[in-house]
Amino acid sequence: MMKPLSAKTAAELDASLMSTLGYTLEQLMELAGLSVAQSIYKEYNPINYPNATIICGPGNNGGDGLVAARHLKLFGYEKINVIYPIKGKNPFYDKLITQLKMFNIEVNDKLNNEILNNSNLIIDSMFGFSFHPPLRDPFDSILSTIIKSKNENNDRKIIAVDIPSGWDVDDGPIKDSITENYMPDMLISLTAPKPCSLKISPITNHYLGGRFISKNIADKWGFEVPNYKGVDQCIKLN
Ligand SMILES: NC(=O)C1=CN([C@@H]2O[C@H](COP(=O)(O)OP(=O)(O)OC[C@H]3O[C@@H](n4cnc5c(N)ncnc54)[C@H](O)[C@@H]3O)[C@@H](O)[C@H]2O)[C@H](O)CC1
Ligand SMILES: [K+]
Repeated sequence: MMKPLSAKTAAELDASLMSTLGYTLEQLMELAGLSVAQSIYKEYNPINYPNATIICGPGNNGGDGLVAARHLKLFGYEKINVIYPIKGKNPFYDKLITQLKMFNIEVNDKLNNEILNNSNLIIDSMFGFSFHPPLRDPFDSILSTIIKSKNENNDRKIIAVDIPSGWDVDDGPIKDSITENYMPDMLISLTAPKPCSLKISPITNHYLGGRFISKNIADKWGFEVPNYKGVDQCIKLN
């Protein structure tokens, strides 16, 4: 089991990556989003799971989803829908949306039932390590809709990017809230698993992506870099 990275340390490491370690946000997001798409491809291939809907939040977790949407289309998924209810402030996200238009990927602000019913995969890219409960409108009702659709059709797979949205990053599901009923089929942790990943079900497929940190820097921050194979941007942890 890999040592988890707390919400506080993950945010500090993120800041360090973009200052002393010389990365730009755009580079990190491209690699994170690519690793998300690659993990999904390995677990749920486009022949059996051709249609995917990606729900993107207003921050960088949402940005990872916007990047992943483009790569999934390039990897051969038939229909990709992006639901982007609240636009983030960073102008870079607008460029990611422009790129999606080149691939005829629809971007809507509301999740409608027709889109949902046609989706084999639902990708939760709403919130990541900066999230503080509770989940608010419209994301709480979106999460309820997703959970309901999963209960109606268990073949539909739910994939969470970095954390299951609405969970406390360090503690997991919130008591007496909709998040208590939320368990994704797959979790893709980025850089290192967050403490809440210890609360996922043993049957949840757990991947790690975000291959951009050297072993010596990981040592310094107290976590591990796994032995990624060859050109892989992700590795399955269970
Ligand atoms: N180092 C890495 O591994 C990288 C990971 N990336 C991804 O970035 C997210 C973290 O992104 P960030 O922009 O910091 O925040 P979030 O996306 O988690 O949240 C967005 C935004 O929402 C605010 N917020 C917090 N709580 C709430 C709430 N209850 N309701 C509404 N809004 C809320 C919060 O303050 C944020 O501003 C990480 O998980 C990865 O997915 C990067 O792509 C690259 C490097
Ligand atoms: K998420």
